Amino acid sequence: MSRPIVLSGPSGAGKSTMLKKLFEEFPDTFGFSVSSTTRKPREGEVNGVDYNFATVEEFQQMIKDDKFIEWAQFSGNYYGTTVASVKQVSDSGKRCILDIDMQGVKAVKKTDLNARFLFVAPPSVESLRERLTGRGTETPESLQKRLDAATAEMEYAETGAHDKVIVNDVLEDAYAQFKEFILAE
Ligand SMILES: Nc1ncnc2c1ncn2[C@@H]1O[C@H](COP(=O)(O)OP(=O)(O)OP(=O)(O)O)[C@@H](O)[C@H]1O
Repeated sequence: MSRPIVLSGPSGAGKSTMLKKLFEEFPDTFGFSVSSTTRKPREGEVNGVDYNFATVEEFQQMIKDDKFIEWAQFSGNYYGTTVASVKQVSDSGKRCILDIDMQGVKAVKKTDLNARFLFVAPPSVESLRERLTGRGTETPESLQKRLDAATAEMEYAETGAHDKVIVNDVLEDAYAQFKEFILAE
């Protein structure tokens, strides 16, 4: 059984870029936790495979019972990741990677998941601004929001909350460290 890996870092630090490379290089190594939702199943969606479907009452009870690592509401529906769904991946022999924010990291630390924590940092906040602008996905408002959140994430990383911090300056160098950490154990 491998320990789950919790990946975090400011938006734009390069987490998705490195995860994409990793999954291309190792297509069969990783498993994904099944999310829970109160949204109705779409045609062809299978309970327990695409999502764990729940009623609003069930979902709210699970929130009360602390079953979630993180949950949120989008367009009137609840979505969340349970501790149990992460355990299920680890028990299946696959490695589970959670890409979550600082609140999620703190929540995982309160569970018995025995996770390893990896933080991806940009070389500087200025480079983060350039990358997010270059990605072309942000409005001036959402850019500022992400940069503010990034500052909070970086301050949290400075407290030593993570097992490893990787600075994504030269992508190939950062990816080599990323891979080494994730495949260790
Ligand atoms: N080492 C690097 N040097 C230059 N540009 C990079 C580097 N790593 C990633 N980028 C670019 O920076 C942008 C942000 O990267 P990416 O989307 O992977 O960030 P992210 O951390 O996954 O953000 P989010 O959490 O918002 O999904 C992308 O356009 C990506 O191509």
